[in-house]
Amino acid sequence: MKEKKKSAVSWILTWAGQKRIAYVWSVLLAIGNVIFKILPYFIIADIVKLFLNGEKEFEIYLAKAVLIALSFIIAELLHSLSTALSHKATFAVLANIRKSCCDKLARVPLGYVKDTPSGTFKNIMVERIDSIETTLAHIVPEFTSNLLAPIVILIYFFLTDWRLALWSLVPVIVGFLSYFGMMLDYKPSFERTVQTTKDLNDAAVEYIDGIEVIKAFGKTESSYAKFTKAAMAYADSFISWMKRCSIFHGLMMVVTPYTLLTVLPFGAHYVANGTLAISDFVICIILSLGIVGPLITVGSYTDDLGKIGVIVGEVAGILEQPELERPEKSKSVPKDNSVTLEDVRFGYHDKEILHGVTMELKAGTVNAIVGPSGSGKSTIAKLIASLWDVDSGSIKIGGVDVKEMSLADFNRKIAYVAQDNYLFNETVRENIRQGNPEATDEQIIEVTKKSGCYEFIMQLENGFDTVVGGAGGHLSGGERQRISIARAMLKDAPIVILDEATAYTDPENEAILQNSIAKLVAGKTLIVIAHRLSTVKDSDQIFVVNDGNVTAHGTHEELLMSCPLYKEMWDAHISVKDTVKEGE
Ligand SMILES: Nc1ncnc2c1ncn2[C@@H]1O[C@H](COP(=O)(O)OP(=O)(O)OP(=O)(O)O)[C@@H](O)[C@H]1O
Repeated sequence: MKEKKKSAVSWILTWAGQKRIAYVWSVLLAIGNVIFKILPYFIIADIVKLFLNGEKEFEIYLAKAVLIALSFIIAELLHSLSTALSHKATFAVLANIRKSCCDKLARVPLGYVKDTPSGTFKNIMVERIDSIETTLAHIVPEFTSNLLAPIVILIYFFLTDWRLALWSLVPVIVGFLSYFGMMLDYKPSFERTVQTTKDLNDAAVEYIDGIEVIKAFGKTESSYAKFTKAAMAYADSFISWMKRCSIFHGLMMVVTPYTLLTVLPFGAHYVANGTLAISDFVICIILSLGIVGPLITVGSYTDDLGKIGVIVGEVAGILEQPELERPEKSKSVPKDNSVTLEDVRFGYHDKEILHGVTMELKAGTVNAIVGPSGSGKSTIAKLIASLWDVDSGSIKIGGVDVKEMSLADFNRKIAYVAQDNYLFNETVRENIRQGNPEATDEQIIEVTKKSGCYEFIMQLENGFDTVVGGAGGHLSGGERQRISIARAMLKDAPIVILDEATAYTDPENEAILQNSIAKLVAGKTLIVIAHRLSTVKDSDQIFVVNDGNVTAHGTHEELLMSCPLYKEMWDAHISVKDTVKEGE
């Protein structure tokens, strides 16, 4: 059975949480505001009646005028209170939407985050959510009051003279028909503007992120053209929509306010034929003027309601993504730090990459995964690190399926150093502290000494307080790598995965790095993926991966004898090393 989709209102109520009560008060105060806004119409009607009945006492008129003034003041006060409360609730809603999105992104498979352009998330989580603040805060009190006020006035109108009340509705109905014409393809049109806005954002982010490559390959013009194209499509989507709406909008704005167009001639006719008292006619004129303003405001809000609906839909699109299957609390405790893969199958999107991988990595051993480029080595590492979930088969730690462990318990077990470890735009010290938020400054210094990065950190402009740019842009690839290793060392997890951790390292620094890695992994289960076979030849066990399958495993010597692919790779590696040496 298809699961029923959660409506925008129930999403908003969920995000409002405890602040829901503020929305309830906001609506109640808005109803109070309506009552005091309508009261003057009844008082004016009363004044007209008194006047036509020959009342000459000035004090009576003055008292009624004071009442009208008081009503306006109270209405304004209630309106301000109501709006203040709904703003308060709305800020809580916005904060909760953003928090839910951030929480969610931490729980979804990495693939979903990586496959979505970063501009899209930024756009939804910053600009789009911000853009509903004013609307959401105003819509609750104002939509209520502007809808209720004309309804109450209309009831009074019908009681005074139902024929004129009906006539007064004719322009309103024509106006609303034009409005519905305008709203006919609201959703696709608005979604198109949303899409073109996203495309514009993505093009801008891509242009900035890729500026190095764009400059190096002289692609400035073509890359800029992509951005210009996105900007044109963005403008087009708004202009063509506005063009289509303008006729309906014009008709609506011209016809709707003129209730007098029907009320005046028909009222005069009824007075002339004696079926309507002149005092009631004047009251009807006043009432007919009172219906239109609020109804037009209500009409303008339906546009905003559509906008909120679309934005809530986008956020829901993130929040409804399937998560990594992990329980809140671990179901069992791993008996040791071994890692086992049993018949693991996995594919990005629909294409299967791993076709039944089985591996047994004993606790406290050094294990290497080698194989040709694109064979699936990093994919295996990422699956062990739980960045994705397997499609079938299982990954176990100490005999416990990772799907039965909470993410928190799992994270304590594993340290993962990838090829391109992200460094935050913070100080070197804080970047390393990410490994263990509780670590003291002394522990951080110690770990950098062990990982061979103390010297170069001290040579940086502000030492440990040097801020490294987004993605660690101010450091070399090798320096970033060593900081990532220090971060992983500080975490002190019993299972360590190093995915091409020495990729950026020159032969000179490789020795330092190997040395620091040896310290990092002493007594731990190590899984290392390396292109340079010499760095892993002493491993307890080497797995040869080819085309998504483990084709052989054993020690270096065993594989040289039994696995032709390994021998071929080793020979190639040795000859490259020799060539490099000769060239030196
Ligand atoms: N995020 C992704 N989406 C789609 N396909 C992917 C993704 N990441 C990797 N692949 C594909 O999966 C296959 C295995 O990639 P993987 O990175 O695991 O190989 P590898 O053996 O580590 O390669 P290399 O040694 O070049 O790093 C490749 O064909 C690659 O194109």
